[in-house]
Amino acid sequence: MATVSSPNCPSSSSSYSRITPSSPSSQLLPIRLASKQFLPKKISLRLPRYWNVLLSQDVAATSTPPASKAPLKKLKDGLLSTTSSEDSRELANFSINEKGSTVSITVVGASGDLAKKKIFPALFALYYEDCLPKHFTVFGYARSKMTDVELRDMVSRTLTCRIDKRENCSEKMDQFLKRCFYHSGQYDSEENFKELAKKMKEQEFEDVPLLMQDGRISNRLFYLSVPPNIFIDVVKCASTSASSANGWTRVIVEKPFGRDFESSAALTRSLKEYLVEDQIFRIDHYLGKELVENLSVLRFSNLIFEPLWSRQYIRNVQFIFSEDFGTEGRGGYFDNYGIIRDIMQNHLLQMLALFAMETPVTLEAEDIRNEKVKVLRSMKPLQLENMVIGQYKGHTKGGVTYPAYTDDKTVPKGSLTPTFAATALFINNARWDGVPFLMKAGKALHTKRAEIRVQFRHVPGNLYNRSFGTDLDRATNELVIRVQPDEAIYLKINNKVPGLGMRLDRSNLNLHYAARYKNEIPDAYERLLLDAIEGERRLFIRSDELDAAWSLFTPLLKEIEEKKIIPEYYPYGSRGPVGAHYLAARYNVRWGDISAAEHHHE
Ligand SMILES: NC(=O)C1=CN([C@@H]2O[C@H](COP(=O)(O)OP(=O)(O)OC[C@H]3O[C@@H](n4cnc5c(N)ncnc54)[C@H](OP(=O)(O)O)[C@@H]3O)[C@@H](O)[C@H]2O)C=CC1
Ligand SMILES: O=C1O[C@H](COP(=O)(O)O)[C@@H](O)[C@H](O)[C@H]1O
Repeated sequence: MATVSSPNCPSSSSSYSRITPSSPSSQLLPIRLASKQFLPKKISLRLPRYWNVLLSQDVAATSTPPASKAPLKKLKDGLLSTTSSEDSRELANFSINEKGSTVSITVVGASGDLAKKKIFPALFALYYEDCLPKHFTVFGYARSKMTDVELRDMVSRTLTCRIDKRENCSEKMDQFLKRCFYHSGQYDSEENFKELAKKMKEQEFEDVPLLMQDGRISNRLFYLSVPPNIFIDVVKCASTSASSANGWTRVIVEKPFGRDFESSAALTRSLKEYLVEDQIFRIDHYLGKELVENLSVLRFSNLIFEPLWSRQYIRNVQFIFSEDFGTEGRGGYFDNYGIIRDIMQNHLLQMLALFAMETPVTLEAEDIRNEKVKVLRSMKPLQLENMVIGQYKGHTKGGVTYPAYTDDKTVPKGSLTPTFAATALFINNARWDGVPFLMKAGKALHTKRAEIRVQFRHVPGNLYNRSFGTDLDRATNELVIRVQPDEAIYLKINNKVPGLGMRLDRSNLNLHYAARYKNEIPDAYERLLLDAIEGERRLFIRSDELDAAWSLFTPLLKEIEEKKIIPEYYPYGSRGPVGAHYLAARYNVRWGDISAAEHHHE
């Protein structure tokens, strides 16, 4: 399938180059190859539009294009002949082009938290914005017993019309829910997946004249919203029993992608028994966030930033993630991973790679991912002395008692799993040599935020030094990219306080999204789901990127675990362990989010 273009769907194709540009006189037609597996069953050739039926490989190899544009009839052996006039009339009304393909989206683990919280609402938002293909169906799949009506009821409770133009929201919801179906089954049962495939087929061909059924291309997307130990079972069953016969089959995989280099590589190997790399969409939802998307635009389309983007002008860069709630309810999952694997090795490192990469040759997925891999592979090995870990402890404030991490019944007593970590990373290349990239991530802190802070060097020979006293940091320019909440990009500059005297002040040049743009910002999952449907891989993690990310963190994670490093305990709702300040101070850095100046502006 090409792009999902709709006049109301601004995020498709227009925002960046897509992978399958089509000329007016040609389109991609799939040619079927014999295979019973997920592995590509078809190759795509660029053929004239009037060959717009699914051709068997033999036909493609030997036939010349039909002399007339008379509709074609596909015989049982896959060869073509012209049709009767009655058939012609029927077929003339049904042109096989973009409208003639379908997409079935199966949410595996539909009864779970992520499906309810993020995936179904994102699919609805895409539907509301006319971003889904005309013929789409959503299937929920899980072991829980549910009818279609019960699934719709469950989904409807999470749907909101978050979009600015909210007209017809309830009608749209009803229409969307009618396209949602449920199938209950085991994750390792090929039989159950065959039943699912049968239901899919019924929907895929629901409105197609019998004669044209072989001409309709049915694409299938599976979203693995299940715990990782089930991934391979699902992929195996979906591959053998529910993959598309004539279109694409893609699988979105949720993190965690293993818990170290070895387990991640083993997962990739197992996935590749059933899928080729291009079918695997490893999601890191931070890459779908609006301001992370904007990072490259900021850098590469503004003359004022890119020339400053190096060790020459940048003193340090900070990637900060904090949540003001603990792991309540997810302790069982979290304890096996900890904050370094949960946030740093993926979300923060991905932002770092995008921030620090060289200019890609184009905006094509492979060009961008090549540059990200290069940065990741240029990083110096992480050092234990550059890592601070913490864990939250219980705390009572204003009569309210907040639990310790280990109060969670699903967390083993005495667990040393970090809920906070701060580290300093270095990139061993000409652009970034010696610049500390600091990361800090924590749960149960005083605030919820995710941001990138770029602290520039002091102005050499600054004429106004006297006005800042000895604390030159107070005069440092700082660029803040606030990913969430309340998205903003602001630059701290020094200026004169108006009046007859000469007093200096620090102010923000502020692009505050809520003030600048009326439209609500789409959820990251919307962008990523749309990209997966369109086959756009730019925001998904390639296997070599994943390998590089794990190579960086695995030795340190092992060292922390083998040495049983005791985390620094910090009270629930606090600013985290003081060790993080000592770490920053070692590199002559102050965390931007807790400096006095920041409070002044908050
Ligand atoms: N929730 C979140 O915010 C985030 C989740 N993720 C990842 O997304 C995926 C799904 O997350 P989430 O929805 O929270 O997961 P859940 O724990 O809610 O599991 C999803 C579904 O999988 C089935 N399931 C759960 N445990 C098992 C088990 N041990 N054996 C077999 N089936 C099981 C259940 O369905 P049933 O019993 O009906 O079969 C459940 O409803 C995970 O990989 C998670 O790491 C990633 C980022 C954030
Ligand atoms: O991947 C994860 O992300 C969430 C935070 O995501 P956000 O979009 O709400 O910022 C985090 O809570 C969770 O622990 C982690 O697994």
